[in-house]
Amino acid sequence: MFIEPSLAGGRRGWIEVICGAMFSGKTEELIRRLKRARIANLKVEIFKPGVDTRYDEHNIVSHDENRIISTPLENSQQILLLAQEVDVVGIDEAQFFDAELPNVCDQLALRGIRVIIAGLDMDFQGKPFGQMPFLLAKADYITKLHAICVKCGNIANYSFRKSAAQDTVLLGERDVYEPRCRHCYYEEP
Ligand SMILES: Nc1ncnc2c1ncn2[C@@H]1O[C@H](COP(=O)(O)OP(=O)(O)O)[C@@H](O)[C@H]1O
Ligand SMILES: Cc1cn([C@H]2C[C@H](O)[C@@H](COP(=O)(O)O)O2)c(=O)[nH]c1=O
Ligand SMILES: [Zn+2]
Repeated sequence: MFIEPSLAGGRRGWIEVICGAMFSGKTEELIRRLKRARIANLKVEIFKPGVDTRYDEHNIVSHDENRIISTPLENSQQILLLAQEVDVVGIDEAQFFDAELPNVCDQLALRGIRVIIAGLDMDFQGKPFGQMPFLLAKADYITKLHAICVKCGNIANYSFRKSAAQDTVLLGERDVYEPRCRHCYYEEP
C-alpha cells in the first residue's frame, strides 16, 4: 500500500504514477489517494482528457462505479492554468494526453504540488502507450497494479482487444477488452 510522504516542510512536490492493464484498479487507487488527500484538508484538483467520455463527461468513474468529480481538458497545458494554489493534482487516463504532459507534471512538482497520475502503460498491442513511458521515467514513485487474467486466473498485465479494430485509441469496456496474463495474451486465440 502506498504511504504518502509528508507535504510539510522541506522541498515539496513529487510525481506518482499508477499504471497497469485495464481493470487492474488504477482508477480506484487514484480515487483512494485523492480522497485521503482531501481528508487531510489539502486542496485537490482532478483532470482527465476530454476524449474519455466512457462513463461520464465530468466524473472519473472506476469499473466498480467509484467516482470523483474532475475537469475534462483538451490539452495538458491547461492544467498549469487551472492548478493554481493547489496541493495535489490528480490525472486519470494519462495515456490519452499530448506530448507536453511530462513537462507539465515536472512544472507542477517544481511548484511544490503532489502529482498523481493514472494510466495504461501498454496499449492493446503490448506497446508503450502515449506519454506513459516518459511519465514513468520522470516519476518519483511508481505503483504497477495487476488485473486478473480472464482466461486462467493468473495476474494480468495485458489488455487484450476482442475486436479487429487497429486504431490505437478505441474507448471501451468489457465489451471490447479483457485483461490477460502474458501467456494467454500471446498464446491463446
Ligand atoms: N478481470 C478483472 N481483474 C480485476 N478486476 C476486475 C476484473 N474484472 C472486473 N474487475 C473490477 O474492476 C475493478 C477495477 O476498476 P478500475 O479501478 O476502474 O480499473 P482500471 O482503472 O485499472 O481499469 C476491480 O476492483 C474489480 O471489481
Ligand atoms: C488497451 C487500450 C485501451 N484503450 C481505451 C479503453 C478504455 O476506454 C481506456 C482504458 O481505461 P481503463 O481505465 O484503463 O480501464 O483506454 C484504448 O483506447 N486503446 C488501447 O489500446
Ligand atoms: Zn492467463
